[in-house]
Amino acid sequence: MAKILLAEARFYPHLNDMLLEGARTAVEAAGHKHETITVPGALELPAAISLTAKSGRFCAFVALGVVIRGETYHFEIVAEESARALMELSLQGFAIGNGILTVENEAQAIERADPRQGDKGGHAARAALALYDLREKYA
Ligand SMILES: Nc1c(NC[C@H](O)[C@H](O)[C@H](O)CO)[nH]c(=O)[nH]c1=O
Ligand SMILES: CC(=O)[C@@H](O)COP(=O)(O)O
Repeated sequence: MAKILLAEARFYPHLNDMLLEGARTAVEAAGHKHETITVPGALELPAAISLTAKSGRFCAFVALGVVIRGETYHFEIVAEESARALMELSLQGFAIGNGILTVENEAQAIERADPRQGDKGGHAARAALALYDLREKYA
């Protein structure tokens, strides 16, 4: 049994609750344990994963958050930089699932976050577990 870190950016709490429900269900269905940490926004997720990884307590990581386009270029910064930094960590050998939604509006976010619809939280958790399994087998 592995321990999976669920790192959530609680910028939109009601949307995050859906992502978390999907991710927790997926991790438990795979027979693993999980722990949740919370940061303010998606931009903090890569650093949160990097910092907690140093503890050596977690086998895989799931980044959960929602970025909704506003009026300025900030959307691009948050969406692109969070994904870029998570990818850099992944290529360093961390098993990470990216469950950060980058959407135009709340309706798009609900469709994707709801475990009974898009279940992107569950999808990100399964992605992290798939990488963890690969590392166990080949690394
Ligand atoms: N606009 C959104 C943000 N912005 C906040 C940043 O992620 C970050 O917390 C801030 O710049 C301080 O470093 N975060 C989201 O998760 N979603 C957004 O839509
Ligand atoms: C991530 C965003 O774009 C957003 O929440 C910020 O909105 P704005 O660009 O209107 O300041």
